[in-house]
Amino acid sequence: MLMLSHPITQLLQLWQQQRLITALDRHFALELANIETINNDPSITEAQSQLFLLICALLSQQLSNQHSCLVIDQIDLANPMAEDSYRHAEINCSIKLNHQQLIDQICLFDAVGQPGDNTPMIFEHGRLYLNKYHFFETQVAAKLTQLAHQPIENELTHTNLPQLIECLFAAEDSDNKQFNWQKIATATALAKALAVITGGPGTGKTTTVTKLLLLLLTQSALTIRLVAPTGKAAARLSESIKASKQRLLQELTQVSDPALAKILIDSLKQIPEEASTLHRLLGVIPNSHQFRHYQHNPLRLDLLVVDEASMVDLPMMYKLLSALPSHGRLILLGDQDQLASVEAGAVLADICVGLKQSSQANTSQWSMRYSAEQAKLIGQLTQQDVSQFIDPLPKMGDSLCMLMHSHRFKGDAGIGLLASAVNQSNVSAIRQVWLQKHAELNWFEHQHNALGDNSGKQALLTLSVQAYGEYLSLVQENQQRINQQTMLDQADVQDSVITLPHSEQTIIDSFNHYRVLCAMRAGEFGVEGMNIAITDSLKQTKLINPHHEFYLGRPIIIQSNDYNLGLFNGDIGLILQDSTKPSRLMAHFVMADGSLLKVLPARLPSHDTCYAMTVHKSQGSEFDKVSFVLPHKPSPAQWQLLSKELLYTAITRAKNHFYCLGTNMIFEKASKQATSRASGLAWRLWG
Ligand SMILES: Nc1ncnc2c1ncn2[C@@H]1O[C@H](COP(=O)(O)OP(=O)(O)OP(=O)(O)O)[C@@H](O)[C@H]1O
Repeated sequence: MLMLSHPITQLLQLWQQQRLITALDRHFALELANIETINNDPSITEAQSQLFLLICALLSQQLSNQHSCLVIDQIDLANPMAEDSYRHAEINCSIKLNHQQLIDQICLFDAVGQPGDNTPMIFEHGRLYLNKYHFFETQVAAKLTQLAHQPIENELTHTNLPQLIECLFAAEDSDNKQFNWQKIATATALAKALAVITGGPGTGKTTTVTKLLLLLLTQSALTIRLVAPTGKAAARLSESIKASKQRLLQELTQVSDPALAKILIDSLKQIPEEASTLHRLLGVIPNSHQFRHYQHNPLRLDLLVVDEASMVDLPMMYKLLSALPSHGRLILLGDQDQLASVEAGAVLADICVGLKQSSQANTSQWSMRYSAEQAKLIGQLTQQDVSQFIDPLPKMGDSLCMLMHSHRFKGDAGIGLLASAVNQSNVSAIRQVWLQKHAELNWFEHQHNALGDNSGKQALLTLSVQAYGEYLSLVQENQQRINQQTMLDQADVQDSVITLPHSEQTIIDSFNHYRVLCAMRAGEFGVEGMNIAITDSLKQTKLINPHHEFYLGRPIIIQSNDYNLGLFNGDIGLILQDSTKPSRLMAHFVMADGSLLKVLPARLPSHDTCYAMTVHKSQGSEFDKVSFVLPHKPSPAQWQLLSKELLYTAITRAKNHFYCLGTNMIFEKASKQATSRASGLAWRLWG
């Protein structure tokens, strides 16, 4: 039975006012009740109709919070009134039904069906779904399972594969580890239509996939496409593949057997370097959720590599898998510990979950799971004995490879240690790392000085002025050159050709050295407040002159997709002089293929200033220096957004220096909150 202090319709209104649910959640529940004539059905009691509205609102709220479903035995987690801080004597909503009774009641509603039914909601295995999300989840699970077990069309033919593998890995420093996981990952993926290569930053995912593609190309000609979820991530993938090919080419020139070296170098050259976004690959149809490529118009490729797969949400993964041709191979690369996708689901984490050791469910202890057959193949190809990982029920295990050794954060590097301590929610390790005073880590405490200023925030602003000052001084030097030329010419410079001291690319690279990342959007310590504060500080130091909206040097982040312009949510641009017409300011964007897109500011879709951006939007990017801003006194709703995945993602965006403004208490408490996305995908894949 439900214990409600108010009729459910009033409660929904109250929750909406308190922002515990959205208007969409409330209207979804009311509309569905209307359509299903819940209120006029004489066979439905008042209590049942109240329950229907509550369940519908909670399911919609779960979807708004990026869950794929409502897990009935965790319904208290979804009930806004279950949170202590929201308990009021006068407002109460408690569900006194046990879970089985609740399930029995839910299944009585005509709007709730079983898998395969054409009902608005589907109930399966303790989970309530919107029909559409149930469809996405079952389809993604089915396609991934099929790919994991599908025999590949072109069998591995070359008998010299073990030699080729040996050549590729010969130049590596032996770090005295029992296993060379990159080598194992390469062999694991060779014979599989699905390969998932995961690992933290700098663990060698790109290096490994380059070697894997090279080996596959020694076996047969393949049409390979490289993609990532955002333009920035695609551009980075492209750069990483180029760098990795370059390094490998140098190593291959040392191979003593000229015949083998030739096979490898020829294949290396065939690896594509250009990456595109997922949207571009699938073919956007303006004003439609459909893509040009889908099940009945599949992609023309043999092998697809998807980087930053943790950012791919459930609906997008469905669309991608549907568009794969029947013979197509798929390689997913990503970091399973990063923040999950902005939209519903946590597909990569769900794929990897079967490798988590059950006794260590809350820590990041992973173990491979291979079939005897796969372990034998790995042994033959790599001379590495992985028999200790043989599992009689490997499920997806034969397709998974996890890289565990970071080559970016060597040994005792502070950023790597901090990221690892946060990832393991190990508070004493976190404290120890901060106490060790690593040169690449700096802490700014939220603290009010005698003048009432937050001294930590002031320190961070000073640092930001210095860091962005390097970029803005390049912009100013270009402007000075334009001004000088104008004076010399005593003429309109509009059409005169001026060679500017710094190219657009140099300026964009300089801007990308540093970024302020915020946990929140709103508030003084959110993106909004920090952008205002940084803009004010830069203005005071005369580095910018923000007298109008599109001032010289303003960085902007796009907030919605504009398919005509080719700009997408999250794209970052800079307002700079147009090198071909220096008197004009244009927004400059680097596209996924490395080209420069210039857009008249007045034509930009909705956008914001971007000295500070959310950690979510920073996924797929890296910066030399990162300043991470935690809120000072988080509200209960803000606490829900703080998690170890958020900290981990923020820390690992930094290549050389990580600064944090916060309090120890907030940092440590956040590191203990793990995000969990309600989904049935892991159950479908791993049982
Ligand atoms: N086995 C190795 N031995 C030595 N250095 C390596 C090895 N593997 C990778 N590296 C180096 O580590 C750096 C990161 O490698 P790579 O780009 O392949 O990692 P990644 O996991 O793709 O990184 P990211 O998380 O940034 O995408 C590169 O400079 C690369 O040369």
